[in-house]
Amino acid sequence: MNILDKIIARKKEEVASAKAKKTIAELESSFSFERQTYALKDFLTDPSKTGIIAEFKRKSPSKGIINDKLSVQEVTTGYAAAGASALSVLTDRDFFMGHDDDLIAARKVNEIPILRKDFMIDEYQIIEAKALGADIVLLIAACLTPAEIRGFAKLAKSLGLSTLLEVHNKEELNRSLNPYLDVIGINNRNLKDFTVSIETSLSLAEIIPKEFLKISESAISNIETIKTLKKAGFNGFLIGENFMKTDNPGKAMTEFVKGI
Ligand SMILES: O=C(O)c1ccccc1NCC(=O)[C@H](O)[C@H](O)COP(=O)(O)O
Repeated sequence: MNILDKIIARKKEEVASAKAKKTIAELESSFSFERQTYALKDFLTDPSKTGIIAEFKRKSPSKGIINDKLSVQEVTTGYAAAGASALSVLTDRDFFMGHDDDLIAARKVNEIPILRKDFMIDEYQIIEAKALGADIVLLIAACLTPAEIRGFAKLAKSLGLSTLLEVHNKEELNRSLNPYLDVIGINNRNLKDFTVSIETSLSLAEIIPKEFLKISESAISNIETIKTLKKAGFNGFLIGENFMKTDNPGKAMTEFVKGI
């Protein structure tokens, strides 16, 4: 079993237990269900922002503990002040040390789009994302069928959520596209063996249809890479570890973006 298989097996148990604790009707009656969401596309194309989707990430399967000392409020407001176009908040507990409460806390203190960074395998989690205060959901092509991707993205749109589709190769891209998606993310990290290469983004850039914005995800740690990705047509950049490994991720991002 590779790590993605392990994460998905555990996620199935978590979703079953969440469904037993809270009904969809209860999720729909939460305060956040009424709020107007922020559209990822609007913020990625806003020239006053950096295009960076900055991630709050305590731990990962590939790196272990990155930083478990900082508060989500402090880090995410620091990112927003540094010009983040959006925030990514991990809600997976077992593999990333994230929590639903992190997303709720980030929502209270930020006015830019927030991605619920988790492994979505069930419509319940999309509705839950809205209830937690998210604006964006992530759909990972490697663990979903084309019908699931279409159905989940359609549901997300009906709730006012943006969908970020994540692919790692041409085959995943070709089988997963549908009109309900907003942004395509190319993950430079192979989630099955953890190898990373920016070439993954560069090689797929040209075959993403023009109607979708595109972002490059993972293993971005210097400004030259951002410049190269921008030249290749990328509108956004998902960055976690490079900022989170410091004592002050917001400050690290402020310094980083001076070079853009
Ligand atoms: O980061 C991991 O080790 C990982 C392992 C298995 C599945 C997903 C994983 N990461 C999710 C991500 O996509 C990254 O957190 C995100 O792109 C930021 O990456 P980075 O800037 O390299 O922290």
